[in-house]
Amino acid sequence: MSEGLLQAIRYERGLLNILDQLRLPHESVYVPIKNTQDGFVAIKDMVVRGAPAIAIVAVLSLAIELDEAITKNSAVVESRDSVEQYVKEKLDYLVQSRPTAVNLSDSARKLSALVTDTNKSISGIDLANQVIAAAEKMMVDDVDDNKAIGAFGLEYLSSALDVKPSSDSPISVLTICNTGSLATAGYGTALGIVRSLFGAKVLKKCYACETRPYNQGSRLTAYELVHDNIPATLITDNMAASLLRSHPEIKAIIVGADRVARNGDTANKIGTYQLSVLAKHHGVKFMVAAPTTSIDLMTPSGDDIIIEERPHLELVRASGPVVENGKSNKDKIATVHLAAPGIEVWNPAFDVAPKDLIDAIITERGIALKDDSGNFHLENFKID
Ligand SMILES: CSC[C@H]1O[C@H](OP(=O)(O)O)[C@H](O)[C@@H]1O
Repeated sequence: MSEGLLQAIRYERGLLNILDQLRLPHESVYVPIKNTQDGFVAIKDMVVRGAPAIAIVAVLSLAIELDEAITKNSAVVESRDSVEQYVKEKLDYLVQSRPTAVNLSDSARKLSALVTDTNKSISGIDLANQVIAAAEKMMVDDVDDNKAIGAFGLEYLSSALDVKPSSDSPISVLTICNTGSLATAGYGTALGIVRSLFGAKVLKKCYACETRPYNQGSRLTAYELVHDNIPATLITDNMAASLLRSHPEIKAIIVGADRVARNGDTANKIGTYQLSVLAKHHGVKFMVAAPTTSIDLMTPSGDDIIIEERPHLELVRASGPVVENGKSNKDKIATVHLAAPGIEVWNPAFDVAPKDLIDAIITERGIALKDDSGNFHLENFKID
């Protein structure tokens, strides 16, 4: 592969298209998002997923509506107050699409503060333009933040493991879910660190967990790794312990985050908690890669994080192209039932890795480490 940059979100003023991640890796199809309702459904149905990408699609879907209101000079932009009311209603609606990732409510909080705080004498159109500009900036900032996370992750591992760029003994890492270009505006968080390790020639191989039941690892992370020609191997989630035991060159497990509580407990894709336990047992570094938009100082610990439960059909069914004569036929998609009919199912989308099992939280503002008492001080990183 390797042609061009992967882009989950394509935006220019008045136009928003997102890559349909339900169809990856078999088809690369962009679908239009014309309003906040389209944005809400795309997020809920996981056409777009990944904590930062969800937030960006949500605010850009609002930007699309505001742009249309300006173009048509509709009642929405009649006055500053009408825009304030409209924006707040739409944000309240959008944040209900998925509960666990805090990036979405963080973006909503910032846009809500913008419309509340803006000068009372501003026109409706000017305020709508300010909201659009703020939403657009969130998308641009996300890519810069991810590159900074990549650089800090490289710095942390280089010093913690004493590996030098272009090292003779490069390291391997393990990751879960998809935290790359597809989960963000570009480059990625945990997968951004993998990209930076690869770029600095300190990466031997990235192992990727399949990440049942939605298979973000086998469908999306594998797609990105192949796209970028990064040496990689896919495993099923239940192979992780065996892999760490048999592959001592794996020195770190790097994961993303949907919400980092004030104390450092981190909600991430289901399966992350067991990896943090394994990391401790095998003496490998366990790193969380998260923009500061994923830090939630209002949530004291992981016990206070609401974990999204997804429909049981996502676990018992799988869809994909039919294989004919050994080849996938993407024009023929079939859904198969995997489990015994009638079985009860538990399908939490996330779990919480406790702070005690986390070595470092890598943000765009630097590397958060624990003090001698085992406490992260994330308030030093979250400044807005
Ligand atoms: C770049 S962090 C993305 C974060 O979002 C994922 O969840 P989902 O695919 O359900 O949206 C996962 O927990 C990742 O670490």
